[in-house]
Amino acid sequence: MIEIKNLCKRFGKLKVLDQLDLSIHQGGIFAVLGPNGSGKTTLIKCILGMVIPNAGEISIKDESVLKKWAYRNEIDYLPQIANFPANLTVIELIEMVKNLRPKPANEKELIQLFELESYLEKKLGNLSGGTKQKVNLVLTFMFDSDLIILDEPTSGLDPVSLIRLKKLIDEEKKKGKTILVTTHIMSLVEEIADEIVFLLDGSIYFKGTVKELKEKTNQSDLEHAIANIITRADV
Ligand SMILES: Nc1ncnc2c1ncn2[C@@H]1O[C@H](COP(=O)(O)OP(=O)(O)OP(=O)(O)O)[C@@H](O)[C@H]1O
Repeated sequence: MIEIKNLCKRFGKLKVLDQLDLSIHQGGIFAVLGPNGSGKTTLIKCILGMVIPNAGEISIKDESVLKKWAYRNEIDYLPQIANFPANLTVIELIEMVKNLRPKPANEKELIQLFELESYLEKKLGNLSGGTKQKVNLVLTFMFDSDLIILDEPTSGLDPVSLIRLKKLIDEEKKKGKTILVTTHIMSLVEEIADEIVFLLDGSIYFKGTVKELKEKTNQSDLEHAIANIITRADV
């Protein structure tokens, strides 16, 4: 589904991605993990064409995506920080995004799922953080794409919404979709991820299942397994 070879990205003198290779097969949930600042968002933005790499190759479904744009219509992306125009209402934003993307949308089901009906006429600038995130989720999941990329999808969500989100992600997986998700919530990873992709020092330090990671680090708890990798790499 996604093939990345020798990907390099620097911001000035800071080397964020360093000859990174990664292969993601079609179907399943891949948790992209790594310490703060390890380059998870940068990697995602390279895949989306929002950050231009200094070197390397990225292909999706066997087609190179660098310097292309049309492929982005086939990816549903949830940004980590959604900068919504404060003066638009929720429904105005949903309609605007629908008009920008030439695909059918099922926003009504999602508005119901996240109980947003009473917020539709409210201005985005007046919403709470968690409600904004629910709007962000509606905008992401309302289109039907094979590849879904979620950057910190649980930010600000209450437990009820979190359970609904996990069910939603699982339903998308059952349709055979590929889902990339970055998170610092290890319980979410344990619950939903088929594979972990762990970024450290600019490249993929580990790729495999939660069980394999626990075995490799000799830890029974995922948080400790991750901490074990980071501290060992520091030595
Ligand atoms: N546009 C930019 N200009 C300069 N530096 C940047 C830019 N974008 C990211 N960086 C730097 O690149 C590094 C990686 O950032 P990135 O956001 O990819 O990390 P992350 O793994 O997603 O972090 P977090 O877990 O905190 O969200 C950081 O040191 C960040 O400050």
